[in-house]
Amino acid sequence: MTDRAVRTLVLGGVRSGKSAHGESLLGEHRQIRYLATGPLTSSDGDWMDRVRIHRERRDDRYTTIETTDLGHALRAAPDIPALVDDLGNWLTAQIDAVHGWTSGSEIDLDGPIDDLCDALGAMTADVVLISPEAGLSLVPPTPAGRVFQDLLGTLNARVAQVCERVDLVVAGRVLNLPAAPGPMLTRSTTGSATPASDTQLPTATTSDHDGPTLTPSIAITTTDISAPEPVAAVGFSAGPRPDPTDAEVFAPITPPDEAIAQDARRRHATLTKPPGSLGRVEEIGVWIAACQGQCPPAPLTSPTVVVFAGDHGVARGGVSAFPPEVTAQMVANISAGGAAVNVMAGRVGATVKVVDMSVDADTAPELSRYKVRRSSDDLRTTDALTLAEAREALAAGRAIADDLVDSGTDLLIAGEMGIGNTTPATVLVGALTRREPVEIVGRGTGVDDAGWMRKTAAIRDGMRRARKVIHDPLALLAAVGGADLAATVGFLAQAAVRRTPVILDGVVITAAAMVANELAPGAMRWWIAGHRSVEPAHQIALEHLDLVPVLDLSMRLGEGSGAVLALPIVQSAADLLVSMATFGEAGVTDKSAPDANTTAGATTADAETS
Ligand SMILES: Cc1cc2ncn([C@H]3O[C@H](COP(=O)(O)O)[C@@H](O)[C@H]3O)c2cc1C
Ligand SMILES: O=C(O)c1cccnc1
Repeated sequence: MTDRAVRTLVLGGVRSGKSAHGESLLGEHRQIRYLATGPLTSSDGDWMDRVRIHRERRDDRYTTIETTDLGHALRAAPDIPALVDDLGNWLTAQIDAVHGWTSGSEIDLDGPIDDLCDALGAMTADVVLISPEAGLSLVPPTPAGRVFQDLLGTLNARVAQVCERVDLVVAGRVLNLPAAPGPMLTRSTTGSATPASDTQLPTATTSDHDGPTLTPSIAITTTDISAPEPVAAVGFSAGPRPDPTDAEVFAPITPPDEAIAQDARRRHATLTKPPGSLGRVEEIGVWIAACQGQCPPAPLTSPTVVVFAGDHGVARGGVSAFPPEVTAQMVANISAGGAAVNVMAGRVGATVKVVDMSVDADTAPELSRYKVRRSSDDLRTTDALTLAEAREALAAGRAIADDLVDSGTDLLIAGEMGIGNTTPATVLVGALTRREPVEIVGRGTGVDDAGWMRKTAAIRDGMRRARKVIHDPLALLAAVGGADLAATVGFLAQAAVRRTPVILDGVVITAAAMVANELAPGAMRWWIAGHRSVEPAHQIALEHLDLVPVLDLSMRLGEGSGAVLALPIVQSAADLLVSMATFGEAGVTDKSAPDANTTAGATTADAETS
């Protein structure tokens, strides 16, 4: 059981991979109740084949309970994780029970649905509910088909209301669905739908210990005044491991399209504002257009944050204010949607993925698909990785970037989680910029003075070991990096190969960016710095890469938080080129005939794309 029970609704079509995904979400639990809502024996051979396939996939941690009274079954053991497979069968049984197949819209299943939602709300262990998404097909030609499709839509929406997480699975790909803005149907303890007042509470509130609890007597909200739901992180569906051969070899990187950048500057000069008045936001829009190779650019609608997680042997040397076990705990927290990055991503509609590259614990299969090892070694005295492991991690980062770009992600963000990781990051920055350890060491999570001295000594030892391999980025990552850092390097360089813009985060990601630019010279033209962290090594890395951060908010968190906060500015920068009216269109008198090459906008825009 996790500290905070997570209720997850997994929707998907027939054979979409929804059951396998649901099972993977419960991967870390030792005991799981499998609540089967369909018959486990039948004379229908095809049905029995389906039951067999599902059963064979599940291991002996599962106890199977056949039931159509889900409320009762859940209440019987609220503290044991449960997998409900599936709500479609449960609904069929409810309709059967009231002989409702021919009753059109009159059928009333509020009672059983309320009962199910109440039981879900009372769960103290994780629960995953699988349900068919049947509403995307045609309206069925038969009355029974229509009854089922209509009620299933209502049921899924009601259950989604009490779930912290809702995933849609299509063709084995998992899409984490953000909470719906605007009017929402919410749970009513009385079963009656009443309009909500303006002072409506959010449908789920969190308490410190018990996780989300249901707010009683809410029916329909007309205005959503709550904060957006955090975005829970998803992992990666099963698949072959990428081939690590030559993972460190990149084709020459070509820069964003300068001719398009010129078009964008010219377009900026025609928009209804004094030339250059949007300052650097204009430069950023020009850069996005140049990255996309089109002006105006397409709006950035599907950004994805990938949080690379890993432990570091050096953390056992007292270089962090927190103990190493926090890495795995925070990975679970990010998966459940409870970390800063999840909240920020929820605000801006970014997808969050978390990948265990080298966490010193077992994590769910969907998180550990690319895992290279448990914890990288202690860089003070030994290589963090073998060369083979460094290649494996690089290949994983590259495969992740490829996978996301192929699935339509239009902007990538790298984040990280790993206690002690500011130490290898600082070693990399120090080695590549030839600084003294005391110039670049920072407090990370907030080490005290004694910890600061240990960290400085560790950075010195790491830099000494790094010196031998300073001209070999792969060997450098193996000597003093780690699998999480190497994967980030592959991810950032591959984003440039795939001509996809990236927002960098803090010191750890920017250290990886420095190595990525060594492996793939020119890759830095595809990156923008989201923020400046207070870590001294971050400032030095930014200068080295000639990057000017978008934000400067004295942050020192990581996870991708600084990059996600900068995302709406980058999105706005693209939107302005798409949607602002020109002087001509709006009938606004221009100051003079626009000449893009002499506007302030053009002058500043040059910096971003050069
Ligand atoms: C609760 C918690 C949440 C975090 N989120 C990001 N970090 C950040 O702090 C760690 C690096 O700092 P150091 O090198 O000093 O250990 C990384 O996990 C980084 O992501 C966190 C750290 C903690 C403790
Ligand atoms: O700069 C960062 O991103 C950072 C700083 C402290 C701890 N973790 C990350």
